[in-house]
Amino acid sequence: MARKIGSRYTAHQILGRGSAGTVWLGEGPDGPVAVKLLREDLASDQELVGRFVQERSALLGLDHPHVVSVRDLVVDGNDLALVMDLVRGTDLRTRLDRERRLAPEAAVAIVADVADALAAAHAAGVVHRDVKPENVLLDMQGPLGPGGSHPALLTDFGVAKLIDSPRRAPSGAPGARASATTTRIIGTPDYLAPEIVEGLPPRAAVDIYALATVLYELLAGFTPFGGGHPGAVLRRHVTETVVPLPGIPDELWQLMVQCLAKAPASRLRASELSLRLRDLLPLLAGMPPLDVDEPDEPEPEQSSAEPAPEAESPRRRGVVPLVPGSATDSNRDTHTSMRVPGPDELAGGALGTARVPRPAGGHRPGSARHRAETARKRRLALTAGAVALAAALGVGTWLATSGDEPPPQDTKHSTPAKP
Ligand SMILES: Nc1ncnc2c1ncn2[C@@H]1O[C@H](COP(=O)(O)OP(=O)(O)OP(=O)(O)O)[C@@H](O)[C@H]1O
Repeated sequence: MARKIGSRYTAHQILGRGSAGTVWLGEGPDGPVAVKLLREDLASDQELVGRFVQERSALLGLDHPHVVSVRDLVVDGNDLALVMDLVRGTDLRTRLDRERRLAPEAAVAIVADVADALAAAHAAGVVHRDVKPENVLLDMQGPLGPGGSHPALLTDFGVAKLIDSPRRAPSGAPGARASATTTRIIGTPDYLAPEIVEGLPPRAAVDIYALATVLYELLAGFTPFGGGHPGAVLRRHVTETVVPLPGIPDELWQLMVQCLAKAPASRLRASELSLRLRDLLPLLAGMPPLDVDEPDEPEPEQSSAEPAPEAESPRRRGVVPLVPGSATDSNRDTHTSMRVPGPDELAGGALGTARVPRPAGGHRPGSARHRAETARKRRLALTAGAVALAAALGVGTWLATSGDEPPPQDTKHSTPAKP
C-alpha cells in the first residue's frame, strides 16, 4: 500500500505511530528514508503549517552522527511530513522494556551519545524539549560500543516546539488554551524539569535534566519522580530530591545529582556531561545491572493541578497524549498538556511521595508491602530465636509441639547494661 508524499517520496510501510502522526518506511531520490506524516488535523491547521515552514532551517540544519537528521519537509495538499534519516533498529523504550534495567556501562554509553547530540543542538540554538527513551533510536547496523551498545541517535527535534503553539481555540471550546492565566505545559511528566513546571521558558538545561532522568531510569528501571497522577509527578520535580540508587558508583551518582539539580544553572552543559560520562566508562566496565527493586507505587494523592480531559482515561504512567484526540498503536502516549500549578499547589507538595529506590527485596517504610515484610521478618526472627533457644536447651521437639511464639524478648541476645 505505497503512497506518494509530495513529488519526491514514496511511503511503503508503517514503522510505528506516535502522538503526532505515523512514521513510514519510505524511499526518496537518495535512498531509503523514514517519513513522519503528521496527523491530518495537525496538517490542516494553517498556523501549524506556517510554523512548520518557518522552522524549516532549524529543523534541517542539524547534522550530527547522533542526531536523526530531518532531510526534508513536505507540505503537499493535506500532507505535512518530515523526511528523516532511516534508523534500522529499535528505540530505547523497547530495549528498556525488554531488559528492565541496563548495565551501567551500556546505559552511560547510550546517554553520552545523546549528550553529544544535545551539545550539537544547543550550540545551534535548538532545545529538544522532549528527551525520553521513546525518542532515542538505537542503530543496530552501527558498530558495537562500550557495554555492547549500538550507537544512539536522538530524534523528534523541533516537534515539541512545532506542536506547542499558542494556537487560538474559540473561547469556551474544549482544549482552548494559552491564555495568560492558564499557561500550559507540553511535555512528558516524568522528564519535565522543575523550571518548566514553574512556568519558565524551556532553555537548554531542561534537556540535561530530562537526559539525567533517562539515565536514572536506565539504571533503576523507573524514573525518580514518576508514578501516580501527572499533577503529583510535576510537583515532585519541584519539591523532592533524588535518593541514591543502591550500589551506584559515587562518581556516577554525583554527576547525576548535578544534572538533576533544581536550579538550571547548576546543571552541566551537554558537552561536559558527555565528556565526564565517557571518562567513567572504564570504571563501569563489566559491572552488572544494579540490584534495585521496583519501588512501591506512591499512595494515591489528591492533586489540584488540573489535568487535560484525556488524563481521565487510565494510561500507562498516568499520562495523556501531546495533542488532544491523538491515538497511537504503541500504548506510548507519553505527553501531557496541563495547567502550570500555582505556587500554593507546589508548596504543598513535600509529601514524601517520590519513588524511593530499594535494594532488591526491600520496601518503602510505611507502605503496606513494607509492613507485611516487617511482620514476616519479625516472624522469621522469632522462629530463628526459638530455634536457637531450643537448640541451646536441647529440646528440639519443643518447636514441633508448641504452637505459641515465644515472647519477643526471648529473641534477642541482650546484654544487661553494666551499672
Ligand atoms: N527515523 C526513524 N527511523 C526508524 N524508525 C523510526 C524513526 N523515527 C521514528 N521511528 C519509529 O516510529 C515509531 C513512532 O515514532 P514517533 O516519533 O512518531 O513516536 P514516539 O516518539 O514513539 O511517540 P510520541 O510522538 O508520542 O513522542 C517509533 O516506534 C520509532 O521507533
